[in-house]
Amino acid sequence: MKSYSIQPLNENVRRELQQKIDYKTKPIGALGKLEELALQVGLIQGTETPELRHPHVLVFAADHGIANSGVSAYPQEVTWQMVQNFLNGGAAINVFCNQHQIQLYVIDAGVNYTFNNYHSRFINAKIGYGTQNFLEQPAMTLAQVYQCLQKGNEVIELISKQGCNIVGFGEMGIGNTSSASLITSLICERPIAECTGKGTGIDEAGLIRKIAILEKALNQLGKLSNSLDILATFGGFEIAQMAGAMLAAAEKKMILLIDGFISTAAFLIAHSINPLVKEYAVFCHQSEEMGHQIQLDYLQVEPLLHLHLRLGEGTGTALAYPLVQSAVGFFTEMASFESAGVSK
Ligand SMILES: Cc1cc2ncn([C@H]3O[C@H](COP(=O)(O)O)[C@@H](O)[C@H]3O)c2cc1C
Ligand SMILES: O=C(O)c1cccnc1
Repeated sequence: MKSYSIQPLNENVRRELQQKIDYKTKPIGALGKLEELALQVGLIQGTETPELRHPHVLVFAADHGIANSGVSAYPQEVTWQMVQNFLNGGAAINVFCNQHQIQLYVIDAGVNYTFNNYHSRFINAKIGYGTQNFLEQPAMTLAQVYQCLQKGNEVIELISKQGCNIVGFGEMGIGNTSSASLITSLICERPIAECTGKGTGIDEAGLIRKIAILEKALNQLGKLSNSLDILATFGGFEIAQMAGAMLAAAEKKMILLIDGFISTAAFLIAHSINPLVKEYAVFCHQSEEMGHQIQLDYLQVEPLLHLHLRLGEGTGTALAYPLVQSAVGFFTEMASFESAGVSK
């Protein structure tokens, strides 16, 4: 596997950055989490004059064999139909990206459909026509995991060439909350029932069925010792590509905007490969999907927004982006006590 050489944050500038924040015309600490965010961005970029350039959201899409076992409220074909919707500009993520001038790319990581689509925002990174059903066999091979990590890397190379230094990670894939639950249960070492929620909106009986299915999968294939095996056995092509892209983006010192439950499951894999990726990550919102809290507790992070979202697509990242802009804005533009002639 490619080794990821993620740099630790530039601690040499921490004192100056903190001082700059403290000298702004406000009581010490009064901008709360925005101050932490400004400090993080300053440390990532190693400068007192950070800038956000060419923001992107990447929506990785793929299908899941498990979708045919009754774990989702929607049929598998919704995945490809939503990909078309993204390309036609009709999804929630399109609206929020347009609102904030964020560039969107839709990546076919492994949708069960052939797109003959030459849309400029579409990237063909297809590994297969959906994963295997993990009730029968591992979702993918280790070779496919490595291919996925490489594809994630290539997407980051592409947006890096376009000058991007802040990227949101989103996904689309019917059945992928099941993968995310299994990954969370194994990495965070918590019972699968605590990591499993209603996804697209199954009812109580459906939830009980979903938990039983995931328990069965764990009993059959769940004796796994490392995160790449977890990814191969229970993951999805979109989750694996996201994990690779997250690591590659951190290597390039981009700011990583992490969305909800599925995006954070991919982050758990990336984090277990190289924990330094966390230094570059902003956790954008708290998802309604119950396992998300377990993931956030495990990573010891606090999300920015609590909007009761349970959508995915990267929507939380696009909604949080203006907060990162505000953090950078106050940090670079606000007057200091000295420059404004305000008494301390
Ligand atoms: C119309 C529609 C749009 C979506 N956009 C994101 N998801 C979200 O729901 C799916 C995961 O939930 P589950 O595991 O229950 O299938 C993913 O595709 C996720 O991105 C959607 C789901 C639907 C139905
Ligand atoms: O939090 C998420 O990412 C999520 C939750 C439910 C369904 N799809 C995505």
